[in-house]
Amino acid sequence: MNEHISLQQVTLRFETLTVLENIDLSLTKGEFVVLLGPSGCGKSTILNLLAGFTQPQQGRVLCGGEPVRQPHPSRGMIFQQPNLFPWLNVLENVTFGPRLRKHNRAEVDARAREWLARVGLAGFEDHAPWQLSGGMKQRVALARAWLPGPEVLLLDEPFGALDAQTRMMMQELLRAAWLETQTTLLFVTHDVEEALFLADRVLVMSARPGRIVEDIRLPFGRERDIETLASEPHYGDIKHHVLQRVRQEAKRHLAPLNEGER
Ligand SMILES: Nc1ncnc2c1ncn2[C@@H]1O[C@H](COP(=O)(O)OP(=O)(O)OP(=O)(O)O)[C@@H](O)[C@H]1O
Repeated sequence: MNEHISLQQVTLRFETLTVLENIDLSLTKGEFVVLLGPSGCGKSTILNLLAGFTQPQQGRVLCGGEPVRQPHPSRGMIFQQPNLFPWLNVLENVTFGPRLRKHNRAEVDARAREWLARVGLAGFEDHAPWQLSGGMKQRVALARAWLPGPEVLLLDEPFGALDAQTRMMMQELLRAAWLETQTTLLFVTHDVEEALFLADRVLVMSARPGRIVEDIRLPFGRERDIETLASEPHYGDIKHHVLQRVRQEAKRHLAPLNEGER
């Protein structure tokens, strides 16, 4: 198998709290995988491991067959908050990393303008972050993440704070960029419909300690229309199944709390 990134028998603890226990997970090159699971099951922790922000106590974290030991521009990350520098304009925010690494300024600026146009922000290069809406700021974050040409993008609920309309537009934009670049994407969300529109494959995690309890390859094909996807054969059944599975795990997670409340 053409494995690109993986966790192999990974266990991660924060002091006495075991977050992940002997977890296995792998993505092939160019695959778009969405990770769903109850709050606190370790989804962000998995992204942090693959980004190289955290190291496991046991097991291996691999990218391209090599151990992941530290962050690298070839593995980008996008968070729920766009985290733009307020004192820099849009273009400067997007080009900040490559400029820090002393890449050719004119070349980086030209590519940044291309990415800004692709995410619908042509003409906003000189704007300050405070002049942008939440969706526009997140578009800047997308352009910034894609500029260095990452092999892997790790996305932690990137559209979670956006309104429904903006969210749909961002989902379409992300899929278009992915189809064009064939980047390997691991995307965390709580939204099952978002997962079904975006992913090749949906992974459902158990409550903590997190492991993968469902691995579902979606049959919807690469060309998807967000407005008609729900009428695809099997959409309803798959949505029902995934929702049920996620709820089951969330209930397991909350059970001790309910008992404690009695
Ligand atoms: N640096 C840290 N130190 C101690 N505990 C941590 C740390 N980071 C995460 N945790 C704990 O690890 C567990 C998993 O956290 P994580 O953020 O990975 O969950 P998640 O599945 O992404 O949750 P959510 O869906 O709510 O964002 C949580 O119980 C959290 O409190």
